[in-house]
Amino acid sequence: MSVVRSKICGITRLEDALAAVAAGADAIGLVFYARSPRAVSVQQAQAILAGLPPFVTTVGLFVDMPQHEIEAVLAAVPLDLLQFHGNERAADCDALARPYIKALRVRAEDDVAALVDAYPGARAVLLDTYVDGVPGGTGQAFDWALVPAVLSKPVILAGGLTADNVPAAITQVRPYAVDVSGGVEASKGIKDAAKVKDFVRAVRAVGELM
Ligand SMILES: O=C(O)c1ccccc1NCC(=O)[C@H](O)[C@H](O)COP(=O)(O)O
Repeated sequence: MSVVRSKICGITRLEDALAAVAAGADAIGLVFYARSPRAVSVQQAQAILAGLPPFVTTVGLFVDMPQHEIEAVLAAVPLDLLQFHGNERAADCDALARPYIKALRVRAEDDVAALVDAYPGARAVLLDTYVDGVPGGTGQAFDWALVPAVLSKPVILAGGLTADNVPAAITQVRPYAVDVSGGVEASKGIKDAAKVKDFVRAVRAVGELM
C-alpha cells in the first residue's frame, strides 16, 4: 500500500474547503492571482482559514507577485506553504524564507530533471500542463511519460486530473501527491462536493493497490 496525498486547489468558499476536508483531502489551495477566475481576496482567504479544522495544509498560489506583496498577504493570512506558478527563479522563491512548492509546466523539449534541480530549496515540485500564456488551472492533462522516474524532489502531479483519469496517472507517475482544480468543479471557482469526494476516493483506492 502506498499513500498518495490529495490537494484540492482553487478553493474560493469555506463550504468547498470543508467539503474537501470531509472527503479526506490533505491540502487546499488558494489562488492569489487577480487574473484567475479562482482568485481570492485576503478577506476571503481569512474567512476560509478561520473556518478550517486543524491538520489541513493551506497553500497560497502566486504568479510572479512582488515579494513585498506576498509578505503583505502572509501578514494577514497564515498560510502553511507557498506555491509559485510563474517565472520565479530559485532566489525569488528562497527570498520569502517560507516553505514552498515550485510549479513547473512540462513540455516535451524540457529536461524535467534539470528544471527540478534548479529549485533546491523547494519542498516539492508541482508538474503541470504547459499552455502558452496560461500559468495554471488549464484543465488539460499532459503526457505523463514526460515525467522521469527519478527526480530530486517529491512530485505533485497536476493538470487535467479527474476521478476517472487519476488512477492511471498515479499508476504511471507514482507521485507523492496529486492536485486538482477544474476536474472537481461545478463551475470556475465553485467546487462540486460529489466530484471532490469521488476524486479523493479514487486516489485512495489506487494507493491501496500499490
Ligand atoms: O487555477 C487557476 O486559475 C490558476 C491560475 C494561475 C496559476 C495557477 C492556477 N491554478 C493552479 C492550480 O490550482 C491547479 O491545481 C493546477 O494548475 C491544475 O489545474 P487543473 O488542470 O484545473 O486541475
